[in-house]
Amino acid sequence: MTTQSTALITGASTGIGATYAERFAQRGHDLVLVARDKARLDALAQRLRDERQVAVDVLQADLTNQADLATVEARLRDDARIDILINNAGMAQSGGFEQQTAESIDRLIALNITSLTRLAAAAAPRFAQAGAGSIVNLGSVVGFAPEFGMSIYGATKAFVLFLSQGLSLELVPKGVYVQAVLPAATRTEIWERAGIDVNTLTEVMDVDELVDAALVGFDRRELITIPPLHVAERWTALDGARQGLLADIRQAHAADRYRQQA
Ligand SMILES: NC(=O)C1=CN([C@@H]2O[C@H](COP(=O)(O)OP(=O)(O)OC[C@H]3O[C@@H](n4cnc5c(N)ncnc54)[C@H](OP(=O)(O)O)[C@@H]3O)[C@@H](O)[C@H]2O)C=CC1
Ligand SMILES: CC(=O)[C@H](N)C(=O)O
Repeated sequence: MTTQSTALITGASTGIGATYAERFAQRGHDLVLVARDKARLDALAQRLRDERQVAVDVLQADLTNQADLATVEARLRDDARIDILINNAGMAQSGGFEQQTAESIDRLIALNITSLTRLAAAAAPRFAQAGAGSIVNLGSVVGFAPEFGMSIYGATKAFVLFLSQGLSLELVPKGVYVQAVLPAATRTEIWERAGIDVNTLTEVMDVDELVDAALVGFDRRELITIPPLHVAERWTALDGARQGLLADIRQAHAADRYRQQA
């Protein structure tokens, strides 16, 4: 079955993105697959066309490259069939903060923050105009956890969470659904790419289980989906505490504890 609805998925050549591609093809969606490795994208695209009878386009792009990013933005702006953006492409951090170079910092932020934000910004006006569409952003539980020693990666994922919360407030009233998916350790190539042996981790989720759970949240139109969080009330409490903190910020005067002692 082919529907008119098309999902554009970044980082679709492997891992979580490739699994999203499988699932959306199963649901009858046409696809636009984005990543750098064209041979892998072509092989996945051909298999999904054959097995699922959906239309699949391949868009080779390095999302840290300005010209490539602009091409994907243009596709999102101009292709009215695309009504789902899976903002998934991302990379992890190799080494601690002191081991980072200017180049590694730029690349991590360019992929995990800049490209994700610019692609959401390319899609949002058209989705809002249509009164429909979905933007799914891949964050991480590391965005809650400076303790994990991946300070820049975690900061990029904290950004993704905040951005998704803000976009949801702005876009839901216009008919656009926004979801932030926050996995914990999931068995994909991201670990090897960052020089970490995934087999040294004690608990790792299978990528199929992760994406299936994320899609349960998608179908429920959840804003925040945290598949490995077993006690849902933890998130409710955290977000409630944040809103309580906001209620106790009074900007006209400093709090008593910051007043100079006479
Ligand atoms: N796996 C995990 O444990 C967790 C993952 N996440 C997040 O999930 C998302 C997907 O991760 P995962 O599937 O594990 O990672 P993988 O490393 O398995 O896949 C990453 C995907 O992104 C693509 N990609 C990488 N760099 C670029 C680039 N410069 N331009 C375009 N595409 C690029 C890769 O394709 P190619 O090389 O062909 O370009 C690949 O398709 C990421 O945002 C990650 O941070 C969050 C929490 C945990
Ligand atoms: C993929 C990572 O490096 C990270 N630990 C995460 O769980 O997001």
